[in-house]
Amino acid sequence: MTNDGGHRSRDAPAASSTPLIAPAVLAPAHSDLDVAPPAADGSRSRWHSGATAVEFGIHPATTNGNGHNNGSLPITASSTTLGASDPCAPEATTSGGQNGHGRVLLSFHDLTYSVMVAPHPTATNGNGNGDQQQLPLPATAAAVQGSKRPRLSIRRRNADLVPKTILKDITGFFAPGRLAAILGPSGSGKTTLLNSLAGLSKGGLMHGDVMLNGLSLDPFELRSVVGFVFQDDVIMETMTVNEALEMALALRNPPESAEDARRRMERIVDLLGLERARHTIIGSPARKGVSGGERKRAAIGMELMGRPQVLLLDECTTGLDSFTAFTVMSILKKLAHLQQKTVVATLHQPSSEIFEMLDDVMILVDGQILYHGPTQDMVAYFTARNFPCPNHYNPADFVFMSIINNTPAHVIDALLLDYRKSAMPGHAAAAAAIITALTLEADHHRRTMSTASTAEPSRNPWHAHRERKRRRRIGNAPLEMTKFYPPFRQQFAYLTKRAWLNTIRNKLMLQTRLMQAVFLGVLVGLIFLNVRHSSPDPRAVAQSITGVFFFVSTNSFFSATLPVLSIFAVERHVFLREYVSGYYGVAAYFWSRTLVETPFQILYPVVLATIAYWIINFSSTVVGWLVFTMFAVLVSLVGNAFGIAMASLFEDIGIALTVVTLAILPLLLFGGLFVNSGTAPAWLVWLQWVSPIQYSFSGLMKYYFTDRTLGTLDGNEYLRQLGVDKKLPMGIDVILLAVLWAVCTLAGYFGLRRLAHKIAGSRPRGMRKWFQRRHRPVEQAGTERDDGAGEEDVELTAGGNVAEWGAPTPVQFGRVLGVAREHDGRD
Ligand SMILES: Nc1ncnc2c1ncn2[C@@H]1O[C@H](COP(=O)(O)OP(=O)(O)OP(=O)(O)O)[C@@H](O)[C@H]1O
Repeated sequence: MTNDGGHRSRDAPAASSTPLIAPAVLAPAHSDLDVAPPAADGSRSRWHSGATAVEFGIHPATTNGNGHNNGSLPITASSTTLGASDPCAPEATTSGGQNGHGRVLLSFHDLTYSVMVAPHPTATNGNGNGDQQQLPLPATAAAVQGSKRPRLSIRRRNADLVPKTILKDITGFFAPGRLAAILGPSGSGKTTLLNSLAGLSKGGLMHGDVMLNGLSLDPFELRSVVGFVFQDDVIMETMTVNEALEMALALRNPPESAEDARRRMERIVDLLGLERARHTIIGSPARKGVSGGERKRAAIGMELMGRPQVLLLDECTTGLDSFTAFTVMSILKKLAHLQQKTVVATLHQPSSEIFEMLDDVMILVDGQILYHGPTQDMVAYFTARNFPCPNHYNPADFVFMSIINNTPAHVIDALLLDYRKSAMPGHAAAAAAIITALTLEADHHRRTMSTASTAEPSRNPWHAHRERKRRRRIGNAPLEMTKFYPPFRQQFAYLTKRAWLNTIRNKLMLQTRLMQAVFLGVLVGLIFLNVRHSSPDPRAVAQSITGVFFFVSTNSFFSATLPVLSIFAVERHVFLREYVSGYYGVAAYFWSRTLVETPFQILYPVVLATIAYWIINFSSTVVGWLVFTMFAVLVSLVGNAFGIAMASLFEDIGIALTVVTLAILPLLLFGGLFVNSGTAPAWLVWLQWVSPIQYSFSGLMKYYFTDRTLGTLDGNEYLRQLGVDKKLPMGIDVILLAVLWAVCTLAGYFGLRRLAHKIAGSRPRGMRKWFQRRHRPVEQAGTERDDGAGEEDVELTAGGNVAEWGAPTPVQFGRVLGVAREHDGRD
């Protein structure tokens, strides 16, 4: 097997039948993309003069089974850009800058993922399970999992459901500085695996470990470290590319100087080739915006703003033409090679150009690994198993067309088994060796950093504080939280600005709703024109005035409820995606949105009521106009809050719409006009107490008719006949409308919170402290190093104790080495 990092010809004879699973060279030696210069501070040369240089060219055959080099492995001076500065970092000393030391190995062991599904009608195994596996999970997974709690649980709501195992005991790793792809036919489990690695899988039961640099993390922790680009790039359509990136910059990073922020933006725009699209809106099917490729690059850019060292992308080339797909993959390759990121993408059949670009591939079939290793070794691997790929044939096509789709099932099963038996055990050993190297590298970096940092502390106090905390948090673990969670006020300020821009950019919607208010105001005004003198019969006049009050109350409520349902359905999608991605919390989003939306919810009824009032000419007093408008506004606010509450409480927006439609009837019937409270069935009369229309209607009626006569008509008597309760003064109606508004608003907030937690899992905030607590270095777990004085000196002590700061702890390595031993048959 070649280990030169070059591009071996596919025609080359199969090197051996040895399982080819380890990354031959973690960082390619002379890639044309690998052009990052040594760090300006000379850290690269310092690194090379250090005691340990790292070359990740590790093959299981050359390791002794426990991840340690046996002497024959060419662990030589690295040709990688270990000291290369992160192009995304404003400067080496800023928080989150990786500066080459933050490389992360993403490994997973015995990953099994099951969901509950309805049994297949043709199931024959007696349990209605067909080919689906039974829970409990395989012994290996359970053994490794030990006493650990399952990460997610299945709620068996329906006893008839059966478990379906989507991922079956998958073990492997993705290394830093490499571009890897997960390939496989549709339904093979690519997305499920990627989601599991990102901590995003939900609704199923996951067993096994996902580890970053040997630390086993749960889904919440994974989400804090891993950047994830979803297949469908859900970005707010009214934002420009620049604004989308700015949002990520503002919400994913600690505050930094305007100059640093600008420089970082420029680097990312430049890296992603987004200059031309920078000021174009994202758009939607109804509103033309950036192209699909630009949108995808914008989504990648947003993730990069958070400086994740692990970047996962789901089907990032789907829907793109071949050139654009190639461009996107080239960018990913740059990210992996230049910034030493761990980049993994799921792909449907890649073109030969894209396939050649990949450093590593994992091929999944039916939730199991068919091949996992360097791309350049794949052809040899299959050739050694009697599946030679013809010359000049795309190896990916060959695997899909000739092996997966054109081979009897038992042969595929044999290949899967062969891979599992022969190749998988070496993974753990190789992963352990890489982690050892990474840890030594991190150790060296810390030692060099401690001197450099003492010399040049950040001048920005906020920055300096964050930086101190970050370093302390790193402690002994060669892993850091890369995502930044800004404080509430920062989220709120940003989201308020964005919601405002979004609202005023939706000009068509604004104009339509304004025109609707004007139109209805004029219409109602003309229908009831000069109502006081419209008839000699006072009862007819009273009836018309009653009709106006009821219509305005009803219209203000429903014209606020129904549009917000459809608008919020779209917005909610963006919110949930951004929430899952960790940009902000529910409270910041909800209250900023409410703040921006409220003035508009006041404006529309004010316009309608004002026009109608003066044309109708009830009483032509300013106080009368104020009261009339106040009720229209209040009932409109309740309607809007009710719509949002419905859209938040129900995950399915169709169900929300149905519930609102069902609610219309009782709200209308008990609105005060149709059903007289004196005649309504006792068990239904309570409905009038929850009808905002009733409060608005009765408030207006009381204001107009109490202690008044209309010709021969006594107002008080008229109210009594209609069943309007005069005992409650108008002020109570106002207060109860305000209470309903508050209740609906809070229901909306908690409904959205519940929905967000359901989609993304709870504990989205306060992650940092929790993470820090959980991963406090083992040997210091008993001593509260985090607390009290001295926090500032921790990292800054020149020549810090290597054993304390850099040496790999048993826990960090235990799992991976343990895995290696288990496979090695040793204790
Ligand atoms: N929550 C779930 N409930 C039931 N089945 C599920 C669930 N999640 C995934 N599956 C099933 O698991 C299998 C793998 O799904 P997954 O989306 O991971 O496949 P994929 O390889 O990404 O497919 P594609 O390339 O078509 O997107 C599919 O058969 C899918 O229907």
